[in-house]
Amino acid sequence: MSALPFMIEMREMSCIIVGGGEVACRRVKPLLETGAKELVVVAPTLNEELLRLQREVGFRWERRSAVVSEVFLGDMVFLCTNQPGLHEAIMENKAPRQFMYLADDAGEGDFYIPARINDGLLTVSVSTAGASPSYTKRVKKEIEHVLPENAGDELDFLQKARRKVLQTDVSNEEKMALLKEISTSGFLQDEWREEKFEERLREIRR
Ligand SMILES: C[C@@]1(CC(=O)O)C2=NC(=C\c3[nH]c(c(CCC(=O)O)c3CC(=O)O)Cc3[nH]c(c(CC(=O)O)c3CCC(=O)O)/C=C3\N/C(=C\2)[C@@H](CCC(=O)O)[C@]3(C)CC(=O)O)/[C@H]1CCC(=O)O
Ligand SMILES: NC(=O)c1ccc[n+]([C@@H]2O[C@H](COP(=O)([O-])OP(=O)(O)OC[C@H]3O[C@@H](n4cnc5c(N)ncnc54)[C@H](O)[C@@H]3O)[C@@H](O)[C@H]2O)c1
Repeated sequence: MSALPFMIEMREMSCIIVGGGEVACRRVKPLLETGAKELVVVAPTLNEELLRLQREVGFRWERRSAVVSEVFLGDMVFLCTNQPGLHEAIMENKAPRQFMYLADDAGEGDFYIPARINDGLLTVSVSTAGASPSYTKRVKKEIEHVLPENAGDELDFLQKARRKVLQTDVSNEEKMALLKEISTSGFLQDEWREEKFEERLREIRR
């Protein structure tokens, strides 16, 4: 295994998707959700779902076929057509520091896509390095069952609380102890957690 998992901030990323079928559509959806800076789809046709997304959410569609001599300049290029020879040729024209994704042979591209579970600020991703996407899907379902039920809500609370704790003028040990305490399920499930937290904050400030 030579791939490192990391989270990438999409705000400043310009993305080009080549192809308009099912795999292209699976790549476009999260890019729209994360608000990539620019999203261009180059394809002679779009499947029904992509047509709907283009109408309802919006992205630029260059309605044409990509050709082998083509050089794309986006930060991320997703090659998702059913033409492996075209992908190979476009890969040869890769710009410096550009990330290229290859749908038909993900291991040969610069990155591949894990399965994802999202609940607000919580993200879990699962990958088997392409060994078995079906197995990935199964493991994802199993993980979904063991995650905290209200992770999204709990993390909204913890994010705000953590900022307050870090701004408080007390020792690092006291800050760490409080951060640990408020992240426990017992603390988070207490209906008076906001009040309890403010009280604990006052205590350590004394
Ligand atoms: C996780 C998920 C995310 C997503 O796509 O959003 C995902 N595939 C999903 C489902 C799925 N894909 C396929 C099946 C059919 C059964 C089977 O093959 O098992 C099913 C199952 C189904 O649909 O039920 C077919 C398939 N997939 C790839 C190839 C090409 C190849 O192997 O080279 C082929 C054969 C193409 C052909 O027929 O020619 C390749 C990749 N698929 C990946 C991700 C990347 C590695 C993930 C990992 O590391 O495990 C990787 C390597 C590349 C990438 O795309 O980055 C999503 C889970 C859905 C969910 O989240 O619920
Ligand atoms: N990574 C994965 O998860 C995964 C899963 C299934 C399949 N695949 C592979 O991905 C590829 C695409 O699969 P699909 O199901 O989306 O296929 P598809 O047949 O649904 O779509 C192919 C798309 O490519 C477009 N296209 C063809 N020639 C083009 C060109 N010159 N320029 C621009 N667009 C062009 C077509 O218009 C169409 O929209 C296949 O090669 C398949 O092996 C990958």
